[in-house]
Amino acid sequence: MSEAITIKGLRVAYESDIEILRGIDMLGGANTLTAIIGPNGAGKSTLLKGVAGVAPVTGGEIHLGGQRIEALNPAQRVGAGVSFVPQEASVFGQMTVLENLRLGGWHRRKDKAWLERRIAFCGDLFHSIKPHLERRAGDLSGGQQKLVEIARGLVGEPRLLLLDEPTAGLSPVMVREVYREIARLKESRSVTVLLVEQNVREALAVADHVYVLAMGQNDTDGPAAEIAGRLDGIVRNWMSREGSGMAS
Ligand SMILES: Nc1ncnc2c1ncn2[C@@H]1O[C@H](COP(=O)(O)OP(=O)(O)OP(=O)(O)O)[C@@H](O)[C@H]1O
Repeated sequence: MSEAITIKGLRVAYESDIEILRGIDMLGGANTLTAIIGPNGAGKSTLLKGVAGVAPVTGGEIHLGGQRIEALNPAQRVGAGVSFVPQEASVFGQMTVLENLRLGGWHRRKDKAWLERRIAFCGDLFHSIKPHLERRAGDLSGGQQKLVEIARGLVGEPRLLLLDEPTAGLSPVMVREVYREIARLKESRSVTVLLVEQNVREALAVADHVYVLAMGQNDTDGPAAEIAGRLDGIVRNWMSREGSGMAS
């Protein structure tokens, strides 16, 4: 069962005297997809890392459902239902797609019926990897490999899935392929998703709600359609602040 995530006044500092996030507030409704956009260096990836427990949280609260998780270590956060799919490629290329997916359920590997059910669920969700379960993951396209990573992140039945720039470095064709499948994931309403993305238009097309960050703080937020309607002004604002590497 997935849960809402509530973030209150979150602060993150990689080094003690340089705060990258300076009091972020955010609400991601249960089973919704919330996109996080903003100019380069705004702190989007840092926010996901703070929630996953792999960047040092120096203040604020993170509630997943009824549970406070900001003081838990990364492994404990996985136990609390947090699944983080990092931007960097993390597929095991020498292993088959199926073996990669099984790793996602490692903590409950003895419960074979549950594991097979979860793998079947993920295979049904991600049409473009289902035909390739027995192939070496390293032989798949870049987009399909990213989908294997996302599916692996889902196998463990998380309550919260964190997707950090899933289309970074992919060709436009692969970006569209990945987003077709992320749209199906969203429509399944089976997990709460926080998505960080530089391909802003794809992110807005799939999101329920959108948060815009700038310089480690909340800039603006709203339903995806509303943010899409005023995107030009939002991006102009980024440009005037510090320039942007946004792709659209
Ligand atoms: N491990 C780290 N140690 C120190 N500073 C870091 C580290 N990771 C990121 N930063 C800094 O934190 C700031 C925010 O980076 P972050 O990657 O969160 O931004 P972002 O909004 O995701 O940007 P982009 O879209 O370019 O990935 C940047 O100034 C970056 O240099």
